[in-house]
Amino acid sequence: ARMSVNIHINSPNVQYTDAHITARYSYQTTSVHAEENNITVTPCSTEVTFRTERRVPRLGVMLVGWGGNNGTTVTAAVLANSLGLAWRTKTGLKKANYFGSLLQASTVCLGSGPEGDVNIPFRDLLPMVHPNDIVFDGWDISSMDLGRAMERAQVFDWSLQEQLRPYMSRMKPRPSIYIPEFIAANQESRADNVLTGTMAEQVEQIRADIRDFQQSSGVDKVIILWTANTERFTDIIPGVNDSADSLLAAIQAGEGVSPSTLFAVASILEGCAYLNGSPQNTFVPGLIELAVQKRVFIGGDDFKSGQTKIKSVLVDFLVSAGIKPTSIVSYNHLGNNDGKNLSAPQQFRSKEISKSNVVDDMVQSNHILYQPGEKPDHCVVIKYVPYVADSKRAMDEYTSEIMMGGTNTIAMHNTCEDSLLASPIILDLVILTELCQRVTVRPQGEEEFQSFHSVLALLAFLCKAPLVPPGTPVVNAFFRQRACIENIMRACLGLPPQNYMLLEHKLQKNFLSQVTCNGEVATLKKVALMNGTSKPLTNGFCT
Ligand SMILES: NC(=O)c1ccc[n+]([C@@H]2O[C@H](COP(=O)([O-])OP(=O)(O)OC[C@H]3O[C@@H](n4cnc5c(N)ncnc54)[C@H](O)[C@@H]3O)[C@@H](O)[C@H]2O)c1
Ligand SMILES: O=P([O-])([O-])O[C@@H]1[C@@H](O)[C@H](O)[C@@H](O)[C@H](O)[C@@H]1O
Repeated sequence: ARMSVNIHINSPNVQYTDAHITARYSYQTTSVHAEENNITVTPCSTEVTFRTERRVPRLGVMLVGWGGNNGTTVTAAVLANSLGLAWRTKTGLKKANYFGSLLQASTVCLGSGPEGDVNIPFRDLLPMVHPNDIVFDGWDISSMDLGRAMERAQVFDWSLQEQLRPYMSRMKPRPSIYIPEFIAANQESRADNVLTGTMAEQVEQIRADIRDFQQSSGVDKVIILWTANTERFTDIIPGVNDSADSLLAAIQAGEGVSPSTLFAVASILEGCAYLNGSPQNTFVPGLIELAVQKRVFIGGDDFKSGQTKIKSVLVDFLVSAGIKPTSIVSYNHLGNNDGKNLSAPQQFRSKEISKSNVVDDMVQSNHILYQPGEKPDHCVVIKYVPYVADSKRAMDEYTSEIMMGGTNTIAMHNTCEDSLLASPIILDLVILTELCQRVTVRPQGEEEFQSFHSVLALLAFLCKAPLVPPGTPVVNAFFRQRACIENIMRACLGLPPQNYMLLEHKLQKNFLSQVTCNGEVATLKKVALMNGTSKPLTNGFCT
């Protein structure tokens, strides 16, 4: 049975109708003006109204690179969970789960009650798609059905594959756009399932595929996600991809546009959000302009799955603790087809860039440790070793300066099935994107509700190189990114951001014995929280 917690916000600022949750929210910011050493700080408060559509749609996800390790693994994982599969291994019985997913396997603290903090699954904060209900489809330049592709990926235990194969074998990737120069030459042997015709005709075919899938599957909406091979970077060329018009013209002319950008154009023209799980610069300026014009979400780049995810935590810890990282060396080897593609210099370069920029915001935040422009030495190495397959081995060394000329060196070894780290991220990306399509915001004094910007910066937590609206800050620090998602979702419920002050426990007298909720004096009392079954939880919260 699907367990869920039903939350009711007890506030005059939050209204529930059948269609919406509407919350009046006071958005607190701090404006700072610095003149040499004199800094003026002004607290600001803006009243905004968040409106969230409550109806969760039936979601279709089309994966580009569906026959790859990530594509087959995420599809199989959803199948295994929806069927409630279990399988025997040498270490005992395993059961399907969504570990590694922010929304499905992590919790948020709603607030405190008589028995302390009340933590609930992230996914229960707002109405959102359940991964078990997602319908998959997609494209691959390899014609292999997903049953055989799952076997080729070498990710799942054989006993699980045997249970899944009857379902997976019925899934066949649609023929795709293939332009050999954009990925490693060693991928050519795979390419037996490719479209022909002009670039414009191929884009039209992808659009027709999207419409065909939506119509045949009966899903309410489709999101497209690139989990195909890493492409080389695309040159930004005036008149070719620097504006929406030039990009569309270049497609008609049949030149200078990568497959990933062509898929993005097709998605946007069909009104479908497009997400990029790889590091290449799919989102050329013309594509971003097109997404903004069509009010369609785009997001990326490059799933933040393991070694880089740890980096965005560890460097944040070191710098926030006043310790100065001076050298970061990230080595890994892997033996899957991703590793094979990345063994080519241009494809490696795309990945090297996305793996290297992840520390910039944290370093630039501390001018005590770093002079302007100063950065740690940072070296990224990726090697292809076929024998280890999807079991990526990452070795990292962080060397830092500590007090009085001291040195601290942290070394770590991290082995994991890369696709089992990426698959929950794919689910979080599409489910969060779908949720954001149902949220609108009306700042005080404005008539209309507005959506988030087409460049969905909220997805930064899931990406190595977060795509943000032009001119806005890039945040890579892991817990800041996570708090951003949590606090925006709390705001949709009219709840204040988590501030972790716990002030009520730090004074001589606990002033919360009489707490004012909604302006009245309220007392904490036990309230049954139904957990989706008949048995109430015994947690309580402020009423
Ligand atoms: N932990 C991770 O696995 C992880 C983390 C971050 C980013 N990524 C990125 O995700 C992508 C996929 O990783 P993977 O391990 O699944 O790789 P993979 O090589 O197993 O899968 C990629 C698939 O894309 C297909 N493909 C290539 N070009 C295509 C095209 N033009 N159209 C359709 N299909 C095409 C290939 O045939 C292959 O089946 C890679 O770019 C990788 O760098 C992976
Ligand atoms: O673990 P992480 O750094 O987040 O990301 C992974 C890299 O370590 C690995 O080298 C690469 O092959 C994968 O595609 C993925 O990008």
